[in-house]
Amino acid sequence: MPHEVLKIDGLTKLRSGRPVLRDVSLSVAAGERVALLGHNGAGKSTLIKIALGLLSPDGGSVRVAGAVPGSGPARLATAFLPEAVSFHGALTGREQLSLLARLAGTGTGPVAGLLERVGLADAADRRIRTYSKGMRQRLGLAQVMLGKPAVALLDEPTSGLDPISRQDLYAIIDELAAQGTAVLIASHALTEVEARTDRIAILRQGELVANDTLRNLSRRAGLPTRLRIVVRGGLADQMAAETGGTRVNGASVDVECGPDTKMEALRRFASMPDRVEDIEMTPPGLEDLYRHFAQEGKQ
Ligand SMILES: Nc1ncnc2c1ncn2[C@@H]1O[C@H](COP(=O)(O)OP(=O)(O)OP(=O)(O)O)[C@@H](O)[C@H]1O
Repeated sequence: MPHEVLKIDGLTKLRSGRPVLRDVSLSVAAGERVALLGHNGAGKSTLIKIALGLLSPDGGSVRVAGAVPGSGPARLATAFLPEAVSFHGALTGREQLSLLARLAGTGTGPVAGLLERVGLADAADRRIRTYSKGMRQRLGLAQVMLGKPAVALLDEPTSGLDPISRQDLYAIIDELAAQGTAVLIASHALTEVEARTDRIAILRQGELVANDTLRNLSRRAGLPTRLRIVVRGGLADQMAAETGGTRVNGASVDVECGPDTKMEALRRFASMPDRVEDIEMTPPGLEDLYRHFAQEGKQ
């Protein structure tokens, strides 16, 4: 049994008398990275605020490392990285992290190593006000790593960052998970969480409509895989007509296959070496799945 350090059971929350979270159950185990997705207003921030103990539930229960959010033990076990982390601009990165380390009771021992790890060793003695947004987010992650938290809640951690900074940040998040932290990442950036998380949870208007691995969600959604058949010498029209596929250019035909028919179709095309030169396969991605689950039933 995985050790579930963030455990949310039947969580309901009303805001201004309206339910913004409805019977949400979601757990994150030690070392697991879970993406929390949903449209604006779906309830992601509310869920994170409840896990931080900033809002209290109206129904159900939330436990962080077995403790009630907001309690002493839960606070020690939880780290939070907001979308735009704000620090004291007049302090240097090293001063800020040392201050936080003393407040957290960890001592300043790990500070230099952490600054190195998040790529801020060279900038450690510059004032934070001179840092770019990416550098501030990295300092935020150094802070998250400082306490070796049982649970890390990251709210849009890469928003506004360039692609390289995003990759850097995810590499640090991977390391955080590898050291045993349960990581919950609220995000709108589908393509990056697709490769960087173990499980996908999708909120739609306060309800959890998906909570599984990408592979299992794909299977459940039954979304088609696209086979692009690269056809030899001028046979694209004929192939399109025979298969009901769509000709994309003079040499290729796209055929969509459901999960049940994919292998059969692959075998069929592979057995036509005189007509088929190549087969490219594109499985449904997170964007397709997100559209399926986040908008299902919504007109
Ligand atoms: N302080 C508040 N008082 C009343 N309702 C609120 C308050 N804050 C948020 N809400 C409502 O709660 C619902 C969920 O909002 P929440 O901020 O949790 O969504 P979100 O998924 O984090 O959205 P986003 O992606 O825009 O950050 C929304 O309908 C929002 O209008």
